[in-house]
Amino acid sequence: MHLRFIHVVWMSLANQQLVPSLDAISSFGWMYHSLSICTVKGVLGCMSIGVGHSGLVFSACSMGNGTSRLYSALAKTLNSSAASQHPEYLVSPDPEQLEPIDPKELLEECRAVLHTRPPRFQRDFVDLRTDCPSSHPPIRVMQWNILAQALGEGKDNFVQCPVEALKWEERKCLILEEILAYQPDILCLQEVDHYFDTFQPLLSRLGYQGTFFPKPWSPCLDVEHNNGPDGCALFFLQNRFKLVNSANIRLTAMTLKTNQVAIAQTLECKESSRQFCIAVTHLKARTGWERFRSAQGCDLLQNLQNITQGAKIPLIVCGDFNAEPTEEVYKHFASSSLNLNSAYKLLSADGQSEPPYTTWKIRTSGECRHTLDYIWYSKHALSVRSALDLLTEEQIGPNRLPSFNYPSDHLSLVCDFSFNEEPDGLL
Ligand SMILES: NC(=O)C1=CN([C@@H]2O[C@H](COP(=O)(O)OP(=O)(O)OC[C@H]3O[C@@H](n4cnc5c(N)ncnc54)[C@H](OP(=O)(O)O)[C@@H]3O)[C@@H](O)[C@H]2O)C=CC1
Ligand SMILES: [Mg+2]
Repeated sequence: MHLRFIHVVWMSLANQQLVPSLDAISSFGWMYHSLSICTVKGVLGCMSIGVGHSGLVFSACSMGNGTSRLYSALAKTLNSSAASQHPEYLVSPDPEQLEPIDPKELLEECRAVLHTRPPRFQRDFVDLRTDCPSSHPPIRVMQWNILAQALGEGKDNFVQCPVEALKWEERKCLILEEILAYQPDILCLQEVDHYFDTFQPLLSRLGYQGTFFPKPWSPCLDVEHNNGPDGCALFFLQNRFKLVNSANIRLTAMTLKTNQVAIAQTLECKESSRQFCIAVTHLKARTGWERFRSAQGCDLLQNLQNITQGAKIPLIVCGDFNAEPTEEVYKHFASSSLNLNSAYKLLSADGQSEPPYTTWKIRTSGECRHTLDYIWYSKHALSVRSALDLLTEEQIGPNRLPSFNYPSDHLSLVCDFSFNEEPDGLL
């Protein structure tokens, strides 16, 4: 039983009428296709999303008693949250309602599912700071394009990757294993097309608060048996940070709305009461679109200028920019008045060069090895204490990514940040 995701139109629920509001459609660029019952195949549960008189109606059912704790946890999540869903774009359930999961236990469950897979690659953190330690624990940020399931199986044509290696039941555990291995305080993800049935329920039970903003017209929806649109997601640990404000940004290029998005959130550290802005984005892909990405990047920078009130608060911007460092959009970020630096340059001997790759795949069009993913940060107000080194070419192997060893065609980037006690100058 699979989900056939019909373009469920964004509905105006004024007066509880399910009348598609044309301005909502035009502003979200969603085409009214048809309202229908979609059946979502969860991990071992299934949830039917119907359109009823009071909005989106859910019913969840379990698919059998062979559920391990991981899946039963998820099935329970689907059951407990579905009924209480307010159809405002499937606002995620109140994490208070879901009992916490022990990360060690979840890691064990994932490893049990992955017992036939080769062992995880070992990646080490490179220590980048020699000066005095900060008085507060560092803030660990993970940037990762996790490869949308529908694109990996449907459109991306990773011709050297065995279809078996892309099976969601196991690939999702590889993704979770990577997250649990590095335990980031903040997660900035792209190509998330299993937010509501996998990452949101599980990560909220690990103590994260999540936000999801899908592409207005996701290429996933072109793929048969898709799981809904892909988009950006931002998760942060609630015991460390308080959400001050959150903005979903639909990026424009030359004043036109585009199909790419960003999320920008202002968080306050509960330990230090220091505030900072964290943003995630995924810019337009493919060669020939360089000017388009440059325009999207300028739009994002303008939004971030406004949100940080002209860089009054420190900023971290994570993303799959789909751009090499030679591209205009990279230069815009590197020379922005927001005073940003790219964290992964610090792994190089001279501190000035980006890594040789952050994504490495083989498509029908040939081998693509590129540096497209970055973590930008306010270079005066923040310090990078360490960064997770990349997989070596030997670890990646001749068939490149994704593979039985690694779940995405993009590598995760992970950095530990600390506030500079006395910002060196302007932010
Ligand atoms: N009909 C309409 O009016 C419109 C339709 N669309 C739909 O959206 C889709 C475009 O979506 P959009 O997100 O803007 O497109 P992008 O060009 O940004 O890429 C979409 C995805 O394809 C991946 N990708 C990049 N290069 C290749 C490649 N060579 N082969 C296969 N996959 C690749 C990208 O992954 P990565 O980032 O990891 O490289 C990205 O996740 C269209 O296919 C269409 O379905 C969009 C707008 C309007
Ligand atoms: Mg991709």
